Amino acid sequence: MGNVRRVPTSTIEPPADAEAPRRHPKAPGPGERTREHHSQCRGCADVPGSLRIRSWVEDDGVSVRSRFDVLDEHQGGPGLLHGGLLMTAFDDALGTAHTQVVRAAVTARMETDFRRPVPVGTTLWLRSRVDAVVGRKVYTSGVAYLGELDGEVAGTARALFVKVGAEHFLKHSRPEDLEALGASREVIEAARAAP
Ligand SMILES: CCCCCCCCCCCC(=O)SCCNC(=O)CCNC(=O)[C@H](O)C(C)(C)COP(=O)(O)OP(=O)(O)OC[C@H]1O[C@@H](n2cnc3c(N)ncnc32)[C@H](O)[C@@H]1OP(=O)(O)O
Repeated sequence: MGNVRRVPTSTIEPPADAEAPRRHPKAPGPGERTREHHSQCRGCADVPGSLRIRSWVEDDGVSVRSRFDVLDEHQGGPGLLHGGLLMTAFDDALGTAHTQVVRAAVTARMETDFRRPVPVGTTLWLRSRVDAVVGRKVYTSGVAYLGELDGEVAGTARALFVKVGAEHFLKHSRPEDLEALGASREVIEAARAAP
């Protein structure tokens, strides 16, 4: 592997004694559409280049179901969904499930099993849930089905999200994007000056 440095990582398996997740009081209720991550999200916002994934809250108030219409522009192999875009769909759907439970978290690690090729023209349905929250760590898992919910399994994924506060975005996002969300130059500069 030449000079590639291995970064140590911890497991993304939730501890066996972790408590079941509870719905955040400000999250949408069962049957409701979930909110987009933000107005420019290329997973779920209605903007050019987005996968335009739409999600709804399940009856338990915690899990979500998501719809992804696979189009020509999503190809990898001829007429087939690109694997990286299936991962994007999982990242978005699992990242929507976590918003039912915690305010903001970012993907730290994700693993995906690709079980079946996904032809262009297919509607993929995903079921996603938070399995456990332990401190800042949010453990999630999901399944993608071909054509209908609980149909043939196209893939499965697990991801660890880590809770972050506003300072994560104030420090790392482009200032113009933060200003578009209403943050002042002073607030952005103060967050960047902080240790
Ligand atoms: C306004 C719009 C809002 C919108 C907000 C929602 C947006 C969601 C959008 C969809 C999802 C995305 O695209 S998110 C974008 C893609 N993801 C990112 O850009 C994240 C980049 N990575 C980071 O910023 C950082 O590495 C963090 C925040 C993930 C972690 O850094 P940190 O804050 O310093 O915390 P750290 O101490 O390292 O880790 C905390 C705990 O998690 C564990 N941990 C950390 N990383 C890993 C890992 N890869 N694998 C296993 N475990 C890990 C640590 O061992 C530790 O466990 P222990 O010692 O406590 O046991």
